[in-house]
Order: sequence, then C-alpha cells, then structure tokens
Amino acid sequence: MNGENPRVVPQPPGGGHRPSSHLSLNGLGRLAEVCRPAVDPRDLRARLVHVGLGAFHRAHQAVYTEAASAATGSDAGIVAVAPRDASVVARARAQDHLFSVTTRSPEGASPKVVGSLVGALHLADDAAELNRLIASPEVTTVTLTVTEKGYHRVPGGGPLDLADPRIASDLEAAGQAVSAAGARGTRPGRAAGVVRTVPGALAVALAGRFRSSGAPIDVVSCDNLDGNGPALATVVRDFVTAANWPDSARIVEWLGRDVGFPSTVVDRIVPATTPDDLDQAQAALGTRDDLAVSGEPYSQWVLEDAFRAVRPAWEHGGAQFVADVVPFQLTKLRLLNGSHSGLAYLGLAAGCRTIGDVLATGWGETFVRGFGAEVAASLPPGGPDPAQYVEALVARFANTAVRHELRQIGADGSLKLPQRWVQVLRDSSSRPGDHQILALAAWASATRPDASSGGLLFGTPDPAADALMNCWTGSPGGVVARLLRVLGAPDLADDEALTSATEALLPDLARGVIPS
Ligand SMILES: NC(=O)c1ccc[n+]([C@@H]2O[C@H](COP(=O)([O-])OP(=O)(O)OC[C@H]3O[C@@H](n4cnc5c(N)ncnc54)[C@H](O)[C@@H]3O)[C@@H](O)[C@H]2O)c1
Ligand SMILES: O=P(O)(O)OC[C@@H](O)[C@@H](O)[C@H](O)[C@H](O)CO
Repeated sequence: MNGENPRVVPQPPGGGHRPSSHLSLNGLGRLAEVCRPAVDPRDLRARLVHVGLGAFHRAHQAVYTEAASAATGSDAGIVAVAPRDASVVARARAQDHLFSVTTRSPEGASPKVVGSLVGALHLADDAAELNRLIASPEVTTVTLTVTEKGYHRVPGGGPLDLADPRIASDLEAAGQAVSAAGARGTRPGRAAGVVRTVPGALAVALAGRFRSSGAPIDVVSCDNLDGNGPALATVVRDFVTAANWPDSARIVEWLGRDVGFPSTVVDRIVPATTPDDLDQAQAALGTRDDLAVSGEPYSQWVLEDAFRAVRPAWEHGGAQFVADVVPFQLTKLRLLNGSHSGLAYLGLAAGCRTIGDVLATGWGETFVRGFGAEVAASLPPGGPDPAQYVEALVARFANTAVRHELRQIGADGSLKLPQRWVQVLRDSSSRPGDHQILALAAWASATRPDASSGGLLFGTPDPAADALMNCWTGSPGGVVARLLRVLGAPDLADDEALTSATEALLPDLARGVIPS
C-alpha cells in the first residue's frame, strides 16, 4: 500500500459504484458464521482516528479495537486515514470499510472479517474532516502506523527535520491555514494551504482541538521506532513551534500537559498483500475483498500506561499496559527486527526471496540464534527472556505459510538500521560479534549500485539510495566507513576494527556466498 498512487475521487460511504461481489454490510449475513465480524460497524461511532491505512493496522490495532468494543459493548469505531494513497480510501469506502484478516500457520488459513472501521479519509484531500474529528471531544485516541519515513526526523533519529522540503512546504501551508481560520496568521489574505506530512497534519489538527475544547487526547505511535512515543511527541511539538502561530507556545504547553504520547511495542508479522492473497481471500470468503491482509497467529501489543484521556479497552484483545515499555521495545527491535534485517540482506545475497526460504537454508536458523546471543547482552532487564524469545523467533520465522518478502523487510534500511543495529554496535560493554558484523556486511553489499536499474543492487527502495550508492565511488577501502556515515553513525565509521572486519566479508557476499 506504500507509494504515491494516482488520485481516486473518494466515494461517499456506502455510495458510488460498488461491485456487488465485494464485501458489504448488506452481505455480512451471507458470510460463514466463523468469518463474520465480532462487531457490526453500524453500532459504532468514530472514537478513534488511525493514521496509516496500511496492512499492519488492519491486522493489528483494528483487531484489538474490535475485540475491545465486542467485549465491553462500547461504540468505539475507527476512522482510518491514508496519508498518501487515495486509492485505498476508495477501496475501503467501496466495501463499507470491511476487510478480512487471514491468520496463516502450517495448520491452515483462517479468514475473519473485521468490523471496527467506520470511515476512511485521505490526509490531504479530506483535511477538513480529519481536523473536525481530531477536534471533537468524542475522539479520544489517535493511533499511527506510517513507517519511519512518516516522522520526518533528522537523519539518525531525533528532532523534526526542518530542512526537509516537505516539512518546509507544510509549515508554509500551516501559516496559511491559520490565516484562513481567522487567527492572526503569517500570510493574511491567502488561501488556506494543505498540509501533507503526518507531523504537519497532526500539529494542525491538534492545534484545532486546543483552540476548541482543549479536551485531553492520546496519540499512539505503533511504528517500529525506539522510543516511538517521545519520537512522535517531538516531531509534533517541533512543528507547532516552527509554525510560529500566535498561540504556538500555549499549544506546546497543552501538548505537554493534556496530550499523551505513550510508547508502544507492536508485533505481528504481516507481509504486504499479494494478488494471490486477494484471490485466496475471495475463495475462502465467497466474496471479493480488495483490502484483505494476512498475518501470523502471534500478536503482541505492549503499551506504556500513560494515557491522558479515556482509552480503548485493548486489553480485551490481549494488549498489556505496563509502566515501562523500554525493555520490551528494545528486545523486539533488536532481536526480532534486528535479525529480520540481517536475514533480509543475507538472504538477498544468497538468492532467496522470503524469510521462510532463508530459514530453510543451513545457515538461516544459525544466524538468528548467533545474532540473538550477541545482541542479548545489550538488553536491559525487565523484558522477555532473550533465549526463549530467540527460540520463539526461529519458530515464527520458519512459518512458511506467511510469505514475507526479503525486499520488503530490506526496504528503507538507512532509516531502520539506526533503530535495529546501531545502538547495539555502539554498546561499549562488548565488541560487535561475528553475526552483527556479517549482517552489517550484507547490508553494505546490498547498497551496491545496480547499473541496469539505477537503484540499489536488489531493488530495495531507500530514501538515501543516492547517498548510499555514492559510497561505492572512491577508494574501495573506505566504503563501509562512508556507508556508516550515511546511517548517521560517524563514531562507528571511525572504528577501524569494525570497518575492516566488515569489508573483509564483502567479496564472498558479492559472489552470493554466506561466510560461515
Ligand atoms: N507489517 C508488519 O509486519 C509490521 C509489524 C510491526 C510494526 N509495523 C509498523 O507498521 C508500519 C507500516 O507497516 P505496513 O505493513 O502497514 O506497511 P504498508 O506499506 O501496508 O503501509 C504503510 C503506511 O504508511 C504510510 N506511509 C508510507 N510512507 C509514508 C510517509 N513518508 N509519510 C506518511 N505516511 C507514509 C502509507 O501511506 C501506509 O498507510 C511499519 O513501517 C512498521 O513501523 C509493521
Ligand atoms: O515493518 P517494517 O518495514 O518496519 O519492518 C519489516 C519487518 O521487520 C517488520 O514488519 C516485522 O515483521 C514486524 O515488526 C514484526 O512485528
């Protein structure tokens, strides 16, 4: 669902052209009973807004929210917002926001329709409705799954990247939006601008809530970022400050007092949907579902118990609320996502396509265990037992019913690896182990330019692709150091022992040989 797709004119809910064979509220009774949703969306109201109508939201937060509403009888429904791809909004509206999640394991596949979505919006095209919803005291929770790119942080993580042209353009538009709303803005008399980034849209919408009811609200990042709560709070606050509205200082104070940004750990392996998945969902449901997703049986959600408003009772779906998510977050990011990235780049070098293919090689499982043992030393106490966690990972990764493409996992490495590897490599208590160095070498090797496509060797997209490929010009001896600087790790680039050990593995990897 990623990418800038051509605009599709949004259809009103339940209206417009609807192929009769698609999922619909009227057709729910024709579904096998076991596939029917646990709640009827007609009984729900918009109480949550979710930004990022991708595969993961549908298989994770939407499922927990449905479980919460079903168990408590609450009327909490979700309006989901697509930040970029307007076609997903049209597809959601055309099937009354219903979609199925198929749980896949070696034992079989079980599809179930989820009923927690009550609306779909496009972030820019439907900005007025988004702002109205977030200003409404009826909405108490906003959740997000917008990938690392969606936060627009300075490279390496940190504050909002004010040098990013999309943020600069949104700041310009936000000044105009204030003018049009009647406040003393920076450019009186000009038409209201449209903000297009997630930090910009959230800042504008939250400012609207402050200026109306000022009711408390929680904004919950569900992205794979270390410290995702503070990371989101920082980019929103930075945008409000940089917007320089007459009331920016008071909004920042309100954000600190009445807006919760709890940190979370989200976990469920949910690959991008393929045409084959859609056909299988159709065969199983007896009706077409253009929003079908599938995922593994395992699902976890750990949230910092630091909400400022009434929150959904997600514990009914199995969510845990804890005082400190850090040990859970670091365990997940460093063991699961860290080894996932390593498997992706090693597997691509070896000619594999999916995580299941890599686990079927002689070395995949050994890599997960070896990498996990090295990384375990960096984890704080209070989280899951690392050895048991790694054993569970081996079993999850070996689930070949879930076809998770290595190219998807390897995408945007320059944004993911600072979360997954860099801090562990920096950990002064131990030298990087052999498996960490092997993973680093595999990533480095995967950044080589591919002459035929003009992109990275295996076709993995990356916003820093040009800078990464440029590292391969100049003296071959310094390539790993140059790549580490692009990752925002100049300290590691100066670690001669690390860079030379990594470079020594490159010739084998370039030949598709995984060094043992
Ligand atoms: N898929 C999983 O297994 C999984 C598991 C845990 C966490 N997550 C988290 O969820 C995120 C989304 O995963 P997904 O499977 O839904 O992917 P997806 O490709 O299906 O959806 C990505 C979503 O992010 C939005 N997006 C992408 N780039 C953006 C940008 N620059 N600005 C704003 N929005 C942008 C897209 O519009 C889309 O809504 C991941 O990046 C990760 O942080 C995913
Ligand atoms: O979703 P991404 O692209 O950030 O990362 C790819 C995978 O590592 C990730 O999706 C995992 O499968 C997921 O985090 C498991 O919960």
